[in-house]
Order: sequence, then C-alpha cells, then structure tokens
Amino acid sequence: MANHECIIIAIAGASASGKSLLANTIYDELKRDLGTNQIAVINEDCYYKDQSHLSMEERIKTNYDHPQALDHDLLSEHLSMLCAGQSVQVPSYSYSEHTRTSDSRQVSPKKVIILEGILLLTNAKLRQQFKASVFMDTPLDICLLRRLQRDIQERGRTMTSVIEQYQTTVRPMFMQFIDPSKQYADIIVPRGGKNRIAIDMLKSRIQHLLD
Ligand SMILES: Nc1ncnc2c1ncn2[C@@H]1O[C@H](COP(=O)(O)OP(=O)(O)O)[C@@H](O)[C@H]1O
Ligand SMILES: Nc1ccn([C@@H]2O[C@H](COP(=O)(O)O)[C@@H](O)[C@H]2O)c(=O)n1
Repeated sequence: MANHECIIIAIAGASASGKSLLANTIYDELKRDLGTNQIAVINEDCYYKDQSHLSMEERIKTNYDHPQALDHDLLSEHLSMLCAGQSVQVPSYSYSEHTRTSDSRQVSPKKVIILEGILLLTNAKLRQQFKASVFMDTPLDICLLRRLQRDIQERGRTMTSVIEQYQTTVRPMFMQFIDPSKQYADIIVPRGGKNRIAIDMLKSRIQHLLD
C-alpha cells in the first residue's frame, strides 16, 4: 500500500486514567463499520526501552514515568512507516520482567491508528504526527485506586511496591511532565474511558476525517 494516508489519534493522561478503555472502546465500535483491517490500537508502553542487559535489581530502579524511559524515536519512525504504507513490528513488553520480550506484533498499514500512552503529548515530533489528541482528566485519587488494583491483579506487583513507586516516580513525573502536556490536547475528557459523549465525539471526528 503506497502513499497510504492515515489518521493517528493520540490518547494521553495519567496511568490508569482510562486511556486503554477509551482506545479499545473506539476500536471495537469503529471496526464494525471500518473492518479490522482499517483500524489498530498501539500502546506507547510497547516502546519502553529494552533493558535485557540490566539485572532485575537495576530494572526495578528505572523511572518508568520519565520520557527518557521510552523509545519515542522508534515509535515516531513506526508511525511514519505505517503512514507510508509499510508494515511494522511493534515490540512486545513485559511489566513483570521490566523489559521487551522476544515477541513482536506485526501491524500493517491502517486508515486509523489509535495510540494510547502517558507521555505521548510530551514529545514535539510525535505531536506533529497526530491528527487529533485527547487528554484523560480523571482525578488522581481514582487513578491511584485503579492502578493499585490493576497492578496487583495483572502486573505482578504488591501493594507496598505500587505505593512506593507511586510516591517516588509516578506522581512526581505526572506533575512534571504529564499534567503540563495537557496544554497540547485538542480534547480533554473528564470522568474516564466510559464517557459516552467523548466516545461518540471522537468516533464522529474520525468518521469526518475519513470522509
Ligand atoms: N470508568 C471506569 N469505571 C470503572 N473502571 C474503570 C473505568 N475506567 C477504567 N477502569 C479500570 O481501571 C483500570 C485502568 O484503566 P485503563 O483503561 O487500563 O487505564 P490506562 O490505560 O489509562 O492505564 C482498568 O482495570 C479498567 O478496567
Ligand atoms: N516496567 C514497567 C513499565 C511501566 N510501568 C508503569 O506503567 C505505567 C504506564 O502504563 P499505563 O497502562 O498505566 O498507562 C507508568 O505509570 C509506569 O509507572 C511499570 O510500573 N513498570
């Protein structure tokens, strides 16, 4: 597929603010009209830098909420390739191993790409690639409760480790990088990923851009 035009929508905001839920809801509802070949969700977390050369003790010390933890150059390159009609291999990431796995996911060019991730709006090069951007404005206490539950159930963490990480890096980096990046969003969504009016507005905007 050469000279492929694509619409990239970015969804940013705090950890556990409902980014994945919003991205996956829009994906599920639009794929019925567009077909699965025409829309994909890509998670910024897949672009955390590989740390296989570090010991587990060192990996645990990484600040995963700082922009430097992510390979935004590779993400930007992959978006350019997709928009140029080329397939990409999206890395696969393990939250329990704190590094990339040996797997990857092939993503072929799509008309619509929904990106979701905490630090997407902090990077000027990435921002230029987005047709529209969203910031999830969910209260931080709600995010913390959801993260606590999710990280213990799904990411192999303990209550103590989630609280420790939240105090040392997650909250400070939200204040330093993520919250200020809200200024770059086109749409600010309150109350999280089940906000029906926001879901419908974004779907309409995407349909409009496709027409
Ligand atoms: N509006 C909501 N009501 C109840 N639970 C929610 C809501 N939004 C998100 N969650 C739950 O909170 C957790 C984090 O949501 P998620 O969409 O994965 O956040 P993010 O992608 O921003 O980290 C998930 O377990 C999700 O099911
Ligand atoms: N090895 C890692 C990598 C990332 N994190 C945390 O993930 C959060 C971002 O993912 P969301 O799905 O919550 O948006 C981020 O706040 C990192 O702290 C981690 O704990 N370990």
